[in-house]
Amino acid sequence: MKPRTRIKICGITQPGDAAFAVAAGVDAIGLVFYPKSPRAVSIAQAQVIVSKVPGFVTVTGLFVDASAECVWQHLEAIPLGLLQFHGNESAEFCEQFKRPYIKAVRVQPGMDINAVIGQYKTACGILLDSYQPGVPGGTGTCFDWQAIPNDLGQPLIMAGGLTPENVRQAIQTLHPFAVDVSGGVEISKGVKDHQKILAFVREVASV
Ligand SMILES: O=C(O)c1ccccc1NCC(=O)[C@H](O)[C@H](O)COP(=O)(O)O
Repeated sequence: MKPRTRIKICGITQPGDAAFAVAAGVDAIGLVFYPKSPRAVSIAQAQVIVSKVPGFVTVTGLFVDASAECVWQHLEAIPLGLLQFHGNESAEFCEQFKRPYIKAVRVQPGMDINAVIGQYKTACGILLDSYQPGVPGGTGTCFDWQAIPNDLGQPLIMAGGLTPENVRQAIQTLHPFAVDVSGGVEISKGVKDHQKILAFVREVASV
């Protein structure tokens, strides 16, 4: 039996968007703790958002080259089920928190993806994302899917420019464990479009 593709909606900034995403059936929501992002939320905002999320939906905390102290501060204040490291963090850095983590890898032309992800064997998933100089994530752009090796050896979370219009093709082409989207289901940065979330979920379910 083919397992269904999991869905993460990232860059949630509004409690109502979190509640809608949960009602739409997503498996995880992402909270961005990278201060330079237009989708960044504070600890206080995150606590309100998380209060709307029931069990069985994973709340993911996203960091970009944050200090260990900063990550611990968030972990102590917010019930995060999963960590996502989206910068140049070493495996040792990611492992110190003794929490499940996914490691994001921004795919650059000619990159030896297997060599990079081979450093993160303790990750519970590898999120492949687009690379744009100076923009760590949430670019809204696709990368060359043909560059992805057939077997990463770890669960693939596909990201980067996904939309309701292309997610079906992404799943049929890459057979990821999960798909992750931010910009493709938004009205504006950090404000989610509920109809686009519904369309995205339906497209994933239709594969
Ligand atoms: O979403 C952001 O603003 C962001 C900023 C800095 C680092 C990571 C960020 N998002 C991480 C994600 O997991 C996004 O969902 C992923 O990059 C895909 O974004 P999009 O291409 O807009 O779907």
